[in-house]
Amino acid sequence: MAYKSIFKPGLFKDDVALVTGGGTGIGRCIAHELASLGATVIIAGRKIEKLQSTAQEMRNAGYKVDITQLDIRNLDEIKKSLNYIISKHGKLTCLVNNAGGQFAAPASEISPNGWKTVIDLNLNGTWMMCWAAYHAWMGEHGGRIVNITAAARNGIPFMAHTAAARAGIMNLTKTLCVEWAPHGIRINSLAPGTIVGSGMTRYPISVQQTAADNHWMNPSGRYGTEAEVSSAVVYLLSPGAAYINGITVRMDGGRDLSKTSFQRESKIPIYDGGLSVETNELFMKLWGDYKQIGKSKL
Ligand SMILES: CCCCCCCCCCC/C=C/C(=O)SCCNC(=O)CCNC(=O)[C@H](O)C(C)(C)COP(=O)(O)OP(=O)(O)OC[C@H]1O[C@@H](n2cnc3c(N)ncnc32)[C@H](O)[C@@H]1OP(=O)(O)O
Ligand SMILES: NC(=O)C1=CN([C@@H]2O[C@H](COP(=O)(O)OP(=O)(O)OC[C@H]3O[C@@H](n4cnc5c(N)ncnc54)[C@H](OP(=O)(O)O)[C@@H]3O)[C@@H](O)[C@H]2O)C=CC1
Repeated sequence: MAYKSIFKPGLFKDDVALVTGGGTGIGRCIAHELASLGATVIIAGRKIEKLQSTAQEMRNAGYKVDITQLDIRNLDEIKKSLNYIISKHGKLTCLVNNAGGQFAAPASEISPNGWKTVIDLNLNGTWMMCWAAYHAWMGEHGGRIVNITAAARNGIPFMAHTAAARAGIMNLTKTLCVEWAPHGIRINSLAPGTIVGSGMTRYPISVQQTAADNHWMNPSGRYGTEAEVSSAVVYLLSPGAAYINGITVRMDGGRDLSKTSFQRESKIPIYDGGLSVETNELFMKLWGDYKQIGKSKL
Protein backbone atom coordinates (compact mmCIF):
# COMPACT_ATOMS: atom_id res chain seq x y z
CA MET A 1 0.00 0.00 0.00
CA ALA A 2 1.34 3.47 -0.89
CA TYR A 3 2.59 5.59 1.99
CA LYS A 4 0.36 8.61 2.71
CA SER A 5 3.00 11.33 2.82
CA ILE A 6 2.04 14.98 3.21
CA PHE A 7 4.80 15.89 0.73
CA LYS A 8 4.58 16.30 -3.04
CA PRO A 9 5.01 13.16 -5.20
CA GLY A 10 8.43 12.94 -6.87
CA LEU A 11 10.07 15.32 -4.38
CA PHE A 12 13.05 12.96 -3.96
CA LYS A 13 13.09 11.39 -7.43
CA ASP A 14 16.75 12.32 -8.02
CA ASP A 15 17.92 11.17 -4.61
CA VAL A 16 19.72 8.12 -3.29
CA ALA A 17 19.09 7.86 0.46
CA LEU A 18 20.69 5.59 3.05
CA VAL A 19 18.66 4.91 6.19
CA THR A 20 20.50 3.04 8.97
CA GLY A 21 18.26 0.85 11.08
CA GLY A 22 15.86 0.99 8.13
CA GLY A 23 14.61 -2.56 8.62
CA THR A 24 12.40 -1.74 11.61
CA GLY A 25 10.49 0.98 13.43
CA ILE A 26 11.21 4.62 12.76
CA GLY A 27 13.83 3.80 10.10
CA ARG A 28 11.41 1.56 8.22
CA CYS A 29 8.83 4.33 8.22
CA ILE A 30 11.35 6.92 6.96
CA ALA A 31 12.42 4.46 4.24
CA HIS A 32 8.82 4.01 3.13
CA GLU A 33 8.12 7.73 3.05
CA LEU A 34 11.29 8.71 1.14
CA ALA A 35 10.74 5.90 -1.37
CA SER A 36 7.08 6.87 -1.81
CA LEU A 37 8.39 10.32 -2.84
CA GLY A 38 10.61 8.82 -5.54
CA ALA A 39 13.95 8.26 -3.79
CA THR A 40 16.05 5.16 -4.24
CA VAL A 41 16.33 4.04 -0.64
CA ILE A 42 19.00 1.75 0.79
CA ILE A 43 18.17 0.33 4.19
CA ALA A 44 21.01 -0.82 6.44
CA GLY A 45 21.30 -2.85 9.63
CA ARG A 46 22.91 -5.92 11.15
CA LYS A 47 20.16 -8.49 10.69
CA ILE A 48 19.59 -9.40 7.07
CA GLU A 49 16.12 -10.92 7.68
CA LYS A 50 14.71 -7.60 8.93
CA LEU A 51 16.18 -5.78 5.92
CA GLN A 52 14.85 -8.36 3.46
CA SER A 53 11.38 -8.28 4.96
CA THR A 54 11.11 -4.48 4.82
CA ALA A 55 12.64 -4.37 1.35
CA GLN A 56 10.05 -6.86 0.12
CA GLU A 57 7.25 -4.83 1.65
CA MET A 58 8.61 -1.75 -0.15
CA ARG A 59 9.03 -3.55 -3.47
CA ASN A 60 5.42 -4.69 -3.18
CA ALA A 61 4.48 -1.01 -2.99
CA GLY A 62 6.46 -0.37 -6.20
CA TYR A 63 9.35 1.47 -4.54
CA LYS A 64 13.06 1.53 -5.48
CA VAL A 65 14.83 -0.13 -2.59
CA ASP A 66 18.10 -1.92 -1.87
CA ILE A 67 19.69 -3.33 1.27
CA THR A 68 23.16 -3.37 2.78
CA GLN A 69 24.22 -5.26 5.88
CA LEU A 70 26.42 -3.31 8.28
CA ASP A 71 27.20 -2.66 11.90
CA ILE A 72 27.59 1.09 12.40
CA ARG A 73 30.29 0.35 15.01
CA ASN A 74 32.53 -1.17 12.33
CA LEU A 75 34.25 1.32 10.00
CA ASP A 76 35.33 -1.35 7.49
CA GLU A 77 31.72 -2.53 7.10
CA ILE A 78 30.53 1.07 6.72
CA LYS A 79 33.10 1.77 3.99
CA LYS A 80 32.16 -1.44 2.18
CA SER A 81 28.47 -0.50 2.24
CA LEU A 82 29.11 3.02 0.99
CA ASN A 83 31.34 1.74 -1.84
CA TYR A 84 28.57 -0.66 -2.81
CA ILE A 85 25.92 2.09 -2.82
CA ILE A 86 27.98 4.47 -4.89
CA SER A 87 29.12 1.87 -7.40
CA LYS A 88 25.59 0.48 -7.79
CA HIS A 89 23.45 3.60 -7.45
CA GLY A 90 25.92 6.28 -8.57
CA LYS A 91 25.65 8.65 -5.59
CA LEU A 92 24.59 9.20 -1.99
CA THR A 93 22.59 12.39 -1.55
CA CYS A 94 20.78 11.73 1.76
CA LEU A 95 21.92 9.97 4.93
CA VAL A 96 19.60 9.25 7.85
CA ASN A 97 21.55 8.09 10.91
CA ASN A 98 18.69 6.34 12.68
CA ALA A 99 20.29 3.15 14.04
CA GLY A 100 20.78 3.29 17.79
CA GLY A 101 19.62 2.02 21.13
CA GLN A 102 20.39 1.53 24.80
CA PHE A 103 19.32 -0.33 27.91
CA ALA A 104 17.75 1.15 31.04
CA ALA A 105 19.78 1.00 34.27
CA PRO A 106 20.61 3.32 37.17
CA ALA A 107 23.86 5.16 36.42
CA SER A 108 25.54 3.44 39.38
CA GLU A 109 24.80 0.03 37.81
CA ILE A 110 26.17 0.72 34.33
CA SER A 111 29.41 -1.23 33.95
CA PRO A 112 32.37 0.28 32.08
CA ASN A 113 31.64 -2.04 29.17
CA GLY A 114 27.91 -1.21 29.27
CA TRP A 115 28.78 2.49 29.06
CA LYS A 116 31.23 1.91 26.19
CA THR A 117 28.71 -0.24 24.30
CA VAL A 118 26.09 2.51 24.23
CA ILE A 119 28.56 5.30 23.44
CA ASP A 120 30.09 3.19 20.63
CA LEU A 121 26.69 2.51 19.14
CA ASN A 122 25.11 5.93 19.32
CA LEU A 123 27.89 8.53 19.31
CA ASN A 124 30.79 6.76 17.64
CA GLY A 125 28.53 4.93 15.19
CA THR A 126 26.86 8.16 14.06
CA TRP A 127 30.23 9.92 13.81
CA MET A 128 31.71 7.12 11.68
CA MET A 129 28.69 7.15 9.35
CA CYS A 130 29.01 10.93 8.85
CA TRP A 131 32.79 10.74 8.38
CA ALA A 132 32.58 7.88 5.89
CA ALA A 133 29.73 9.51 3.91
CA TYR A 134 31.82 12.69 3.68
CA HIS A 135 34.80 10.80 2.27
CA ALA A 136 32.83 8.48 0.01
CA TRP A 137 30.63 11.13 -1.64
CA MET A 138 29.36 14.15 0.21
CA GLY A 139 32.65 16.02 0.77
CA GLU A 140 32.96 16.46 -2.99
CA HIS A 141 29.32 16.52 -4.10
CA GLY A 142 27.36 17.77 -1.09
CA GLY A 143 24.40 16.09 0.57
CA ARG A 144 21.92 16.20 3.44
CA ILE A 145 22.23 14.35 6.74
CA VAL A 146 19.68 13.87 9.52
CA ASN A 147 20.70 12.24 12.80
CA ILE A 148 18.00 10.69 14.96
CA THR A 149 18.96 11.31 18.60
CA ALA A 150 16.61 11.39 21.63
CA ALA A 151 15.02 14.16 23.69
CA ALA A 152 17.90 14.40 26.15
CA ARG A 153 18.15 18.15 26.89
CA ASN A 154 17.55 17.61 30.61
CA GLY A 155 19.24 14.22 30.73
CA ILE A 156 17.40 10.87 30.69
CA PRO A 157 17.21 9.28 34.14
CA PHE A 158 18.20 5.58 34.00
CA MET A 159 19.77 6.09 30.59
CA ALA A 160 22.84 8.23 31.42
CA HIS A 161 24.92 6.63 28.67
CA THR A 162 22.53 7.32 25.83
CA ALA A 163 21.72 10.82 27.10
CA ALA A 164 25.44 11.65 27.02
CA ALA A 165 25.84 10.09 23.57
CA ARG A 166 22.81 11.90 22.14
CA ALA A 167 23.96 15.23 23.59
CA GLY A 168 27.29 14.55 21.88
CA ILE A 169 25.54 14.04 18.54
CA MET A 170 23.61 17.30 18.95
CA ASN A 171 26.88 19.17 19.49
CA LEU A 172 28.61 17.27 16.66
CA THR A 173 25.76 18.39 14.40
CA LYS A 174 26.64 22.02 15.12
CA THR A 175 30.36 21.60 14.41
CA LEU A 176 29.82 19.61 11.21
CA CYS A 177 27.31 22.21 10.02
CA VAL A 178 29.97 24.91 10.19
CA GLU A 179 32.80 22.81 8.76
CA TRP A 180 30.81 21.09 6.02
CA ALA A 181 28.37 23.74 4.77
CA PRO A 182 31.13 25.02 2.41
CA HIS A 183 31.06 21.50 0.89
CA GLY A 184 27.31 21.75 0.22
CA ILE A 185 26.37 19.51 3.13
CA ARG A 186 23.43 20.29 5.41
CA ILE A 187 23.26 18.38 8.68
CA ASN A 188 20.51 18.48 11.30
CA SER A 189 19.29 16.26 14.13
CA LEU A 190 15.88 15.22 15.33
CA ALA A 191 15.31 14.34 18.98
CA PRO A 192 12.18 12.25 19.56
CA GLY A 193 10.51 11.71 22.90
CA THR A 194 8.72 8.40 23.37
CA ILE A 195 7.47 7.03 20.05
CA VAL A 196 5.15 4.04 19.90
CA GLY A 197 6.62 1.26 17.79
CA SER A 198 9.06 -1.61 17.66
CA GLY A 199 11.77 0.16 19.70
CA MET A 200 9.77 0.44 22.92
CA THR A 201 8.64 -3.18 22.78
CA ARG A 202 12.27 -4.37 22.93
CA TYR A 203 12.63 -3.27 26.56
CA PRO A 204 11.85 -5.46 29.56
CA ILE A 205 8.21 -5.10 30.59
CA SER A 206 9.14 -3.13 33.75
CA VAL A 207 10.77 -0.44 31.60
CA GLN A 208 7.82 -0.42 29.20
CA GLN A 209 5.46 0.00 32.15
CA THR A 210 7.51 2.91 33.54
CA ALA A 211 7.48 4.58 30.15
CA ALA A 212 3.73 4.00 29.90
CA ASP A 213 3.12 5.51 33.35
CA ASN A 214 5.22 8.55 32.42
CA HIS A 215 2.95 9.37 29.54
CA TRP A 216 0.66 11.46 31.76
CA MET A 217 3.46 14.02 32.01
CA ASN A 218 3.10 14.71 28.29
CA PRO A 219 0.98 17.82 27.62
CA SER A 220 -0.11 16.30 24.28
CA GLY A 221 -1.72 13.46 26.24
CA ARG A 222 -0.22 10.79 24.00
CA TYR A 223 3.01 9.42 22.62
CA GLY A 224 4.24 10.03 19.10
CA THR A 225 4.05 7.94 15.94
CA GLU A 226 6.86 6.81 13.68
CA ALA A 227 5.14 8.69 10.84
CA GLU A 228 5.31 11.95 12.82
CA VAL A 229 9.08 11.50 13.17
CA SER A 230 9.40 10.55 9.52
CA SER A 231 7.59 13.60 8.16
CA ALA A 232 9.96 15.91 10.09
CA VAL A 233 12.99 13.98 8.80
CA VAL A 234 11.67 14.21 5.25
CA TYR A 235 11.14 17.95 5.64
CA LEU A 236 14.71 18.43 6.92
CA LEU A 237 16.06 16.50 3.91
CA SER A 238 13.84 18.40 1.46
CA PRO A 239 14.73 21.46 -0.63
CA GLY A 240 12.26 23.47 1.49
CA ALA A 241 14.64 23.16 4.44
CA ALA A 242 17.61 24.46 2.41
CA TYR A 243 18.43 27.18 4.97
CA ILE A 244 18.06 24.99 8.05
CA ASN A 245 21.48 23.81 9.14
CA GLY A 246 23.01 22.65 12.41
CA ILE A 247 19.82 22.44 14.50
CA THR A 248 18.20 19.74 16.60
CA VAL A 249 14.42 19.53 16.35
CA ARG A 250 12.80 18.39 19.60
CA MET A 251 9.81 16.17 18.86
CA ASP A 252 8.21 15.06 22.10
CA GLY A 253 4.71 16.54 22.15
CA GLY A 254 5.98 19.20 24.58
CA ARG A 255 7.10 16.71 27.25
CA ASP A 256 10.38 18.54 27.82
CA LEU A 257 8.45 21.68 28.84
CA SER A 258 5.90 20.20 31.22
CA LYS A 259 6.14 20.16 35.01
CA THR A 260 2.78 18.62 35.77
CA SER A 261 0.66 15.65 34.79
CA PHE A 262 -2.29 15.73 32.42
CA GLN A 263 -4.90 13.11 33.23
CA ARG A 264 -7.09 13.50 30.16
CA GLU A 265 -7.73 12.32 26.63
CA SER A 266 -5.45 13.69 23.92
CA LYS A 267 -6.77 16.53 21.77
CA ILE A 268 -3.84 16.29 19.34
CA PRO A 269 -4.79 14.34 16.21
CA ILE A 270 -2.58 11.42 15.21
CA TYR A 271 -0.73 11.19 11.87
CA ASP A 272 0.26 7.65 10.89
CA GLY A 273 1.12 7.79 7.18
CA GLY A 274 -1.06 4.70 6.67
CA LEU A 275 1.77 2.35 7.66
CA SER A 276 1.33 -0.55 10.08
CA VAL A 277 3.23 -0.30 13.37
CA GLU A 278 4.76 -3.13 15.39
CA THR A 279 3.66 -2.47 18.97
CA ASN A 280 1.70 -3.96 21.86
CA GLU A 281 -1.50 -3.32 23.80
CA LEU A 282 0.29 -1.32 26.50
CA PHE A 283 1.51 1.34 24.09
CA MET A 284 -1.49 1.32 21.76
CA LYS A 285 -3.53 2.61 24.69
CA LEU A 286 -1.23 5.61 24.96
CA TRP A 287 -2.48 6.97 21.67
CA GLY A 288 -5.62 8.77 22.86
CA ASP A 289 -7.67 7.83 19.78
CA TYR A 290 -5.60 4.74 18.98
CA LYS A 291 -8.59 2.82 17.57
CA GLN A 292 -8.33 4.96 14.43
CA ILE A 293 -5.04 3.22 13.61
CA GLY A 294 -6.73 0.00 12.69
CA LYS A 295 -3.82 -1.29 10.68
CA SER A 296 -1.38 -1.47 13.58
CA LYS A 297 -0.18 -4.95 14.44
CA LEU A 298 -0.86 -6.09 18.00
C1 LIG B 1 14.10 1.77 35.06
C2 LIG B 1 13.06 2.54 34.32
C3 LIG B 1 13.58 3.46 33.29
C4 LIG B 1 12.46 4.00 32.51
C5 LIG B 1 12.89 4.87 31.37
C6 LIG B 1 11.76 4.97 30.43
C7 LIG B 1 11.99 6.06 29.43
C8 LIG B 1 11.87 5.53 28.06
C9 LIG B 1 12.30 6.54 27.06
C10 LIG B 1 13.19 5.83 26.04
C11 LIG B 1 13.24 6.54 24.78
C12 LIG B 1 14.07 5.78 23.83
C13 LIG B 1 13.59 4.72 23.20
C14 LIG B 1 14.40 4.00 22.21
O1 LIG B 1 15.47 4.36 21.85
S1 LIG B 1 13.70 2.60 21.57
C15 LIG B 1 14.77 2.09 20.26
C16 LIG B 1 15.96 1.24 20.48
N1 LIG B 1 15.79 -0.02 21.10
C17 LIG B 1 16.54 -0.33 22.14
O2 LIG B 1 17.37 0.49 22.55
C18 LIG B 1 16.40 -1.64 22.84
C19 LIG B 1 17.44 -2.57 22.44
N2 LIG B 1 18.67 -2.46 23.22
C20 LIG B 1 19.65 -3.27 22.92
O3 LIG B 1 19.53 -4.00 21.96
C21 LIG B 1 20.89 -3.28 23.78
O4 LIG B 1 20.67 -2.77 25.04
C22 LIG B 1 22.11 -2.56 23.19
C23 LIG B 1 22.13 -2.52 21.70
C24 LIG B 1 22.20 -1.14 23.66
C25 LIG B 1 23.39 -3.32 23.69
O5 LIG B 1 23.36 -4.64 23.20
P1 LIG B 1 24.70 -5.49 22.94
O6 LIG B 1 24.25 -6.85 22.52
O7 LIG B 1 25.65 -4.79 22.06
O8 LIG B 1 25.34 -5.52 24.36
P2 LIG B 1 25.74 -6.74 25.29
O9 LIG B 1 24.56 -7.57 25.62
O10 LIG B 1 26.92 -7.41 24.65
O11 LIG B 1 26.20 -5.97 26.61
C26 LIG B 1 27.30 -5.07 26.60
C27 LIG B 1 27.47 -4.52 28.01
O12 LIG B 1 26.27 -3.79 28.38
C28 LIG B 1 25.73 -4.38 29.57
N3 LIG B 1 24.25 -4.37 29.54
C29 LIG B 1 23.47 -4.76 28.53
N4 LIG B 1 22.17 -4.68 28.87
C30 LIG B 1 22.15 -4.26 30.16
C31 LIG B 1 21.11 -3.97 31.11
N5 LIG B 1 19.81 -4.12 30.78
N6 LIG B 1 21.45 -3.55 32.34
C32 LIG B 1 22.74 -3.38 32.70
N7 LIG B 1 23.79 -3.62 31.83
C33 LIG B 1 23.49 -4.06 30.60
C34 LIG B 1 26.22 -5.81 29.55
O13 LIG B 1 26.18 -6.37 30.82
C35 LIG B 1 27.62 -5.64 29.00
O14 LIG B 1 28.50 -5.17 29.99
P3 LIG B 1 29.49 -6.18 30.81
O15 LIG B 1 30.41 -6.79 29.80
O16 LIG B 1 30.18 -5.31 31.80
O17 LIG B 1 28.62 -7.20 31.45
N1 LIG C 1 11.09 4.61 19.89
C1 LIG C 1 11.35 5.64 20.68
O1 LIG C 1 10.57 5.98 21.58
C2 LIG C 1 12.60 6.43 20.48
C3 LIG C 1 13.59 6.04 19.60
N2 LIG C 1 14.73 6.79 19.48
C4 LIG C 1 15.78 6.39 18.57
O2 LIG C 1 15.27 6.24 17.25
C5 LIG C 1 16.05 5.27 16.55
C6 LIG C 1 15.15 4.20 15.98
O3 LIG C 1 14.49 3.51 17.05
P1 LIG C 1 13.21 2.59 16.87
O4 LIG C 1 12.81 2.49 15.47
O5 LIG C 1 12.22 3.04 17.86
O6 LIG C 1 13.78 1.18 17.41
P2 LIG C 1 14.21 -0.15 16.68
O7 LIG C 1 14.83 -0.99 17.75
O8 LIG C 1 13.07 -0.71 15.91
O9 LIG C 1 15.31 0.33 15.64
C7 LIG C 1 16.68 0.31 15.85
C8 LIG C 1 17.30 -0.09 14.52
O10 LIG C 1 18.70 0.11 14.59
C9 LIG C 1 19.36 -1.02 14.04
N3 LIG C 1 20.65 -1.16 14.72
C10 LIG C 1 20.87 -1.30 16.05
N4 LIG C 1 22.17 -1.42 16.30
C11 LIG C 1 22.80 -1.33 15.09
C12 LIG C 1 24.14 -1.38 14.68
N5 LIG C 1 25.14 -1.54 15.56
N6 LIG C 1 24.42 -1.26 13.37
C13 LIG C 1 23.43 -1.10 12.46
N7 LIG C 1 22.14 -1.04 12.78
C14 LIG C 1 21.83 -1.17 14.09
C15 LIG C 1 18.44 -2.20 14.33
O11 LIG C 1 18.59 -3.24 13.36
P3 LIG C 1 19.55 -4.50 13.61
O12 LIG C 1 19.26 -5.01 14.99
O13 LIG C 1 19.18 -5.45 12.51
O14 LIG C 1 20.94 -4.01 13.44
C16 LIG C 1 17.06 -1.57 14.19
O15 LIG C 1 16.58 -1.69 12.88
C17 LIG C 1 17.06 4.73 17.56
O16 LIG C 1 18.27 5.44 17.46
C18 LIG C 1 16.38 5.02 18.87
O17 LIG C 1 17.24 5.03 19.96
C19 LIG C 1 14.90 7.94 20.17
C20 LIG C 1 13.95 8.37 21.03
C21 LIG C 1 12.74 7.64 21.27
